[in-house]
Amino acid sequence: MIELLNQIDDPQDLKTLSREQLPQLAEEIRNFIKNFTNVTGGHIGSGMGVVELTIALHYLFEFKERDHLIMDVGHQCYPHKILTGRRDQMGSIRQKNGLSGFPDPKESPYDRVKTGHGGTSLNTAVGMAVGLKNAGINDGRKVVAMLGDAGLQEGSALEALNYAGVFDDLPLIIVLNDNEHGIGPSVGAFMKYFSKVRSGTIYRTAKGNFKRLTKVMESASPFVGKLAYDVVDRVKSGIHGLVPVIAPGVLFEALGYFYYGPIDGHDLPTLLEALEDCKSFNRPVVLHCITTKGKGYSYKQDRLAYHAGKPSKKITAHLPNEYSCQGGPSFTEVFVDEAIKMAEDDPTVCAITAAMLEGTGLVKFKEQFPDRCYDVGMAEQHAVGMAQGLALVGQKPICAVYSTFMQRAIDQIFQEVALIDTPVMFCLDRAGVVGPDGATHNGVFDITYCRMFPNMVVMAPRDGSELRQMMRLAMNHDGPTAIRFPRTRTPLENAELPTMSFKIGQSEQLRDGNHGCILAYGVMVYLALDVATEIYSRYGIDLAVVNARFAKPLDDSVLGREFDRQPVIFTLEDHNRAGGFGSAVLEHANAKGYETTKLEILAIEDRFIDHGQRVEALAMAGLDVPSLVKRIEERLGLHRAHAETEQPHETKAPRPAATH
Ligand SMILES: Cc1ncc(C[n+]2csc(CCOP(=O)(O)OP(=O)(O)O)c2C)c(N)n1
Ligand SMILES: CC(=O)[C@@H](O)[C@H](O)COP(=O)(O)O
Ligand SMILES: [Mg+2]
Repeated sequence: MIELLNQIDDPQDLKTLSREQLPQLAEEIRNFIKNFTNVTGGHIGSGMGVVELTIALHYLFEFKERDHLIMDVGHQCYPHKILTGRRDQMGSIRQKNGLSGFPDPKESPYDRVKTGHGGTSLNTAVGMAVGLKNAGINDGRKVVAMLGDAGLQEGSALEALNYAGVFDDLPLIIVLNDNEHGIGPSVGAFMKYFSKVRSGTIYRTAKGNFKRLTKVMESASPFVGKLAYDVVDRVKSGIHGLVPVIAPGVLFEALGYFYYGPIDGHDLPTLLEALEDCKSFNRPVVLHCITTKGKGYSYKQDRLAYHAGKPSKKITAHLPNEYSCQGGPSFTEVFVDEAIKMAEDDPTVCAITAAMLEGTGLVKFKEQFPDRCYDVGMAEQHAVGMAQGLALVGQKPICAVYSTFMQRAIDQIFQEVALIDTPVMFCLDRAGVVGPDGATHNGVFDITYCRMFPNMVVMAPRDGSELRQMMRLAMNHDGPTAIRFPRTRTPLENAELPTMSFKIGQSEQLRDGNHGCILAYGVMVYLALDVATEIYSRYGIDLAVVNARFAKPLDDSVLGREFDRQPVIFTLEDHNRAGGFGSAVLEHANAKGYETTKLEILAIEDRFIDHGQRVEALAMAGLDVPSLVKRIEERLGLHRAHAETEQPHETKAPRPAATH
């Protein structure tokens, strides 16, 4: 039943409901989310936990034209989207041409920014609040940042907290949504601190006189106000017969914020009252809400409801494979199994990740080696810096971070790792387009940010067996290495394409031909083989296919030979063109004096690729067989009309590796 929800096409409609009706609306929104996510999958847990919070915010603020709402990560946006005119499109979320799973200003004026990475909301919100203040806009409008307990661990969030705490007047409300979870259970000292806060104090509930008291505090000097606040805080706790083991706001108050909480983030009357109070403050305030991630699902019933679920077959069943021989285990599974084997063989091998134990597969590693697996929380910069430290004392760190999230730690890759040649192995999962998460999560810049630093070895396996070998090569290499692999399944074992052993910088020729050569990187090799097969069947001409394996160092012996003998060299990668693999080949060819006009780079052009399933996102980027065949036909001057007059040529299987 969505009796109330059906009446809400805009937050203005929400404001016509009475406060007493809001709990029912919350219930309806939860049921609504459950229903559509049963089909679409997506980030269920975070949104289910902030239903009341989102209702209360839209009930009291005017986020379209007056106030501003910035959500951290943005994956908790489902209730927000439902209330801001997108209810009937929610069934299309994360699908091609459908709604994004994150806020997106292209969709609605209620979405001020496009996000997907964590720890960014406070920086933007502080900037907006300072901007409003400096523009002399002092009409009570507020900037609200909604931030999770894990998001607060990002260095950027702490930088913003540091900056804004000194302002006496700033129209900033930080809503800290503390649900004890990032993707898995939260980690670190904040987690400990918050759990002390939770267990040592009572939650505030709506109280008639509280508003009056906080107003009195506001009008007093900040110092007196703070003292009064602390006293009130303790008295209030005392009233309920509980002595706090820790003054709940001490961390934030010491930094100059008014701290309000902790409150029960599912109790609408309390939330409304608290937010009304926060609205009346004229200085930065932290509202600490305790919520349950995935509220409405039972943890035991559905582990995924705590964070995210997969789409049903209804959405994925009709999709083709990315390449014809796909079907083995995922690259992630191969990665973690090999990491475990390495750790079994060598007690100095350890693994680091940044709040992505589940996604990187390292949760399995942690079960076996709890003391050698470090989840540092959502803190990529720290993960890389810590990897350096571990390496400097003789440990062998495998630093497993998604390609896109590693972007937050590029300077650590530069200084802490590359600059002094620190032997850290980076395993960059979700490299390439990822699919449903879309542009914020596509890992299409890592070849650039890895290869631009001296000392780095940069590689990509074509299959599980190569991934295992690359990890071994990296482990034995006395310097930094980066291995990228995609969010997809490995190819099935193929007796005709056995994986050979190789050295750093050694490529592999998979198919011979003299009408051109496709130099492919990583799993794109199989797309190249499919394309070469298609070209052969249409025109009876052979393209060579080389599995480059390395973007740095490049295999000059093969490059020199192919530039010499081929009319055209195509490079193929699941990465942005600027600075990518093709770009590396172009720079190399130029330096060596090869004929660079022979080169055509097949990569993602200078644009962001939206959401859809991965195979659809690849097609959007022009990285599918039909688009690539067309590009090659154009470049080679092949004409379909000509081919149609001829019999199709018998399909030719790729030749076993001829050269290394
Ligand atoms: C920079 C960055 N690192 C990692 C992630 C992956 N990630 C998405 S949500 C999430 C946990 C967020 O936890 P929290 O901020 O507490 O919000 P909640 O999901 O609990 O509402 C993580 C680690 C990310 N989106 N961005
Ligand atoms: C919101 C977020 O950043 C993560 O939850 C991400 O969506 C995980 O992606 P995978 O599904 O590829 O692990
Ligand atoms: Mg959380």
